[in-house]
Amino acid sequence: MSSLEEPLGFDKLPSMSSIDRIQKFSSSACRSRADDVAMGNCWIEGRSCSTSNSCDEDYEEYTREGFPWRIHTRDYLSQGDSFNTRTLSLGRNNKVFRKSCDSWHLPDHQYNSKCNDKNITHKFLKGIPRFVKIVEVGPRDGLQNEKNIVSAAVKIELIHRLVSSGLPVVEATSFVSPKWVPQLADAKDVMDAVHNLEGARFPVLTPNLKGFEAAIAAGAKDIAVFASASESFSKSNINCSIEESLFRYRAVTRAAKELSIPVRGYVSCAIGCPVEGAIPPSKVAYVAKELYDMGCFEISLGDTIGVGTPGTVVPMLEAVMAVVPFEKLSVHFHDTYGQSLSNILVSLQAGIGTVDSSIAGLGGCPYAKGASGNVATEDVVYMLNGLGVETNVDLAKLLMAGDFICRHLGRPSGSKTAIALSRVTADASKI
Ligand SMILES: CC(C)(COP(=O)([O-])OP(=O)([O-])OC[C@H]1O[C@@H](n2cnc3c(N)ncnc32)[C@H](O)[C@@H]1OP(=O)([O-])[O-])[C@@H](O)C(=O)NCCC(=O)NCCSC(=O)C[C@@](C)(O)CC(=O)[O-]
Repeated sequence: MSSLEEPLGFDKLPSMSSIDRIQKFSSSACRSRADDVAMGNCWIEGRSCSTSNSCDEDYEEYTREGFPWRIHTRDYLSQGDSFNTRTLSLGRNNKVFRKSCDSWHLPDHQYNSKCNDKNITHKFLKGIPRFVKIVEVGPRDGLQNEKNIVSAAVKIELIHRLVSSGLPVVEATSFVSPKWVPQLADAKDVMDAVHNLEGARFPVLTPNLKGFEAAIAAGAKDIAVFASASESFSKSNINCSIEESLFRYRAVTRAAKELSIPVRGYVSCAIGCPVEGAIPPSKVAYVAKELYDMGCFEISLGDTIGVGTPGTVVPMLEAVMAVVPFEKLSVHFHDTYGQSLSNILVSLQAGIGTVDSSIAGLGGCPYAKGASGNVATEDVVYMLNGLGVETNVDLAKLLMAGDFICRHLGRPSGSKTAIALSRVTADASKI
């Protein structure tokens, strides 16, 4: 077996050459400096486009500064380097990459007059933040629906791997009733083991004060409350009405404030409900504002059953953004109809800078019939890398984390990126 046949087997660390290939291929080298990442709010303003330079010059300058491999790629392409001709799929995709990276290097928010509206890139990419904070929900949302109990040791190992890939936020577990979600009955053990890990934050779901107190006792330093824009879903998920849930969450956020614990708020069924069907954007906006007003620092808008398309996501965002500042919003898409990445793209275009995702596309809600997995973190990182958006996440390490949990669950990854890159590596090994 050649060294290239192993890397995406990921039991071991891949050889350097393989990591290098994945990085070249995926532009995971487009990572921000660690000090660019402020945990609570990772919004990074766009670099202004110098009026004295052409866009091309800006591209060159920016590339030289931060993304040397792209110049490398350009050299490869122009010189017809053997790396490209031998590894056909890599070469082909590098061209695609180069194109998107070239385009992206026109500074985003503040293009100069030379990068004018005639420029299609400008037109479509101008609102996209330069840095996106990814909130990894795999250990919680990803696993909560698994029928076979995953041991705490596996969950803890997964969290370690996710953190080491550079993810700034890893939702670790839920302090909910074990009768309702048996898979997360080990919340205390998981939290005990991870709460002091450095490099990431570990929010946990708390449906009431009982859950809040248990979370704090286990060492949680961040929590999340989860309301719904659908009455029916609220009832089936947390056994109370929307108003009752908001009443409970006011008590939780008050208690959290006293301990200076940041609270994230979720709005589930932000597009559709398995029982009620389409949910009006005004209802989503109402619940989002209530959560924001009670002190949630960030509101995650969840398409719980994954029915949204850009056509429904944009009006929903518009309604919410009228009442909650857009920089306080996150989007949380399930991929039931394969719409997640396009939904994320329009959300980014609307200026949203935080995206929830789940390793290997794991996920689904036990109380939302038909809900499939979340958008895969690997696919989100791949797309953001292609856009030149920084995430601070190392795609190669992320792939290893995905492979670890998929092997444990005994099923293939739900990430198309993970599948494609494992093929690329396998193909390369035959050359
Ligand atoms: C909210 C409750 C507890 C109400 O459940 P309930 O049955 O109405 O609660 P209760 O107050 O009557 O208590 C019943 C029992 O639960 C216990 N209990 C009560 N609270 C807790 C707690 N915090 N932790 C542990 N135990 C708890 C309580 O002590 C009692 O125990 P018993 O006396 O029978 O032995 C229940 O409905 C529940 O736990 N629901 C959670 C369901 C859940 O986690 N769903 C998945 C979340 S995913 C989601 O919401 C969507 C999201 C966020 O991912 C975004 C998206 O995808 O869109």
